[in-house]
Amino acid sequence: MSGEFTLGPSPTERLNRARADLRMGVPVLLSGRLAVAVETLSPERLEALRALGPLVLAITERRASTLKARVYDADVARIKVPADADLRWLRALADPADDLRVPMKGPLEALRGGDADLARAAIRLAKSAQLLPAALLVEAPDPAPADLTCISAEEALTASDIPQAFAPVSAARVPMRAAEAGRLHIFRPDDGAEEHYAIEIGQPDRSKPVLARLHSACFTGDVLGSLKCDCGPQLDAALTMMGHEGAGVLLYLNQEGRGIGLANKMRAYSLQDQGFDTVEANHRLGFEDDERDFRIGAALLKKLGFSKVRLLTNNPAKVKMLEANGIEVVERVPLKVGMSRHNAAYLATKAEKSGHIL
Ligand SMILES: Nc1nc2c(ncn2[C@@H]2O[C@H](COP(=O)(O)OP(=O)(O)OP(=O)(O)O)[C@@H](O)[C@H]2O)c(=O)[nH]1
Ligand SMILES: [Zn+2]
Repeated sequence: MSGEFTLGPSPTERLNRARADLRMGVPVLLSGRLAVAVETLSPERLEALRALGPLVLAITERRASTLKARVYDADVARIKVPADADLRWLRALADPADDLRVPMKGPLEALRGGDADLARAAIRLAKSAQLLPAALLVEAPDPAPADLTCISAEEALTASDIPQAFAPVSAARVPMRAAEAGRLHIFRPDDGAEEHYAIEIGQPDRSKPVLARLHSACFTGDVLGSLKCDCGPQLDAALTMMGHEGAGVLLYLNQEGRGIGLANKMRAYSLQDQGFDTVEANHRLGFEDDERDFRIGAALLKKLGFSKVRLLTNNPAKVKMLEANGIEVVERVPLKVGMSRHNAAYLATKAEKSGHIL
């Protein structure tokens, strides 16, 4: 790290501040323009932003195609905000909750030509803040308020190219029903994002393939015992198998809702109650099917000293990801538990659309 950052925040630290600002509804200075997340925007701030010039709404191509708006910038669309548009109009464009009840939002006019990277960067930031992927952009006043977090579009766009480094924070013995010889390790990423956990069972031999599971957080399944997915039974079954073998490692990755966060996952569930499947619901919200960063699992396994695994999963993408990131998967061990009448359609969609092996 160069000397100029030793006192002030580094680009990574400013990015993390920007995420916090967007969650609070505070604008961020993004390459000289102001960007704010629609989800957390207050009516007062909207009026203050409107006074600065024409407003542009950045949404993803997924959301734009649901809204039947023209997309000229591949993965994003820049919608001109009409002078009389209020917060309700903006929220309705960002949030699909009422799409079926109020289908016509348009006509929507999209900007064409010019640079879309700013819109792309604002969306990337909103997603990493686990907000709806919709942001408002406007010219910044000159001079811009000095206390706003300042980042460049390039910094926001390239942040995910740099793999996170993880520091082991603490570890202690946790005897579990499934396995008495349990140890929980906490890892903290250097970019201020979520911590992730590793549960080590027994004392796995690092020179041999370890029975491993990469489990993505599912509050509803893991904690509430929700029947809408198979996560809770998968978690129990994985720990039980490791307990029987006397050795294993389960990574508990805090990537709730395939990386969109619990609030957005509940929005997706609400759309599923309106008849959309799990993939369609993500798309209508403006997300991809799966927004998880699959490199984290490989990084943590390496950090723990593992290079070969017998991976408990039905998801071939996880096998590919580990192999691409330097972990040898000597065997895929299926994990088929927890099917119920509530999740039969969900599991069928995952097999059809996401390549899971049923
Ligand atoms: N966005 C969204 N996320 C969901 C939904 N149902 C479950 N999840 C999340 O999906 C993640 C689990 O992903 P799965 O696809 O079940 O499993 P996987 O981890 O990819 O594959 P396996 O290793 O076979 O379990 C968890 O983070 C859950 O919170 C849903 O309907 N929408
Ligand atoms: Zn689940």
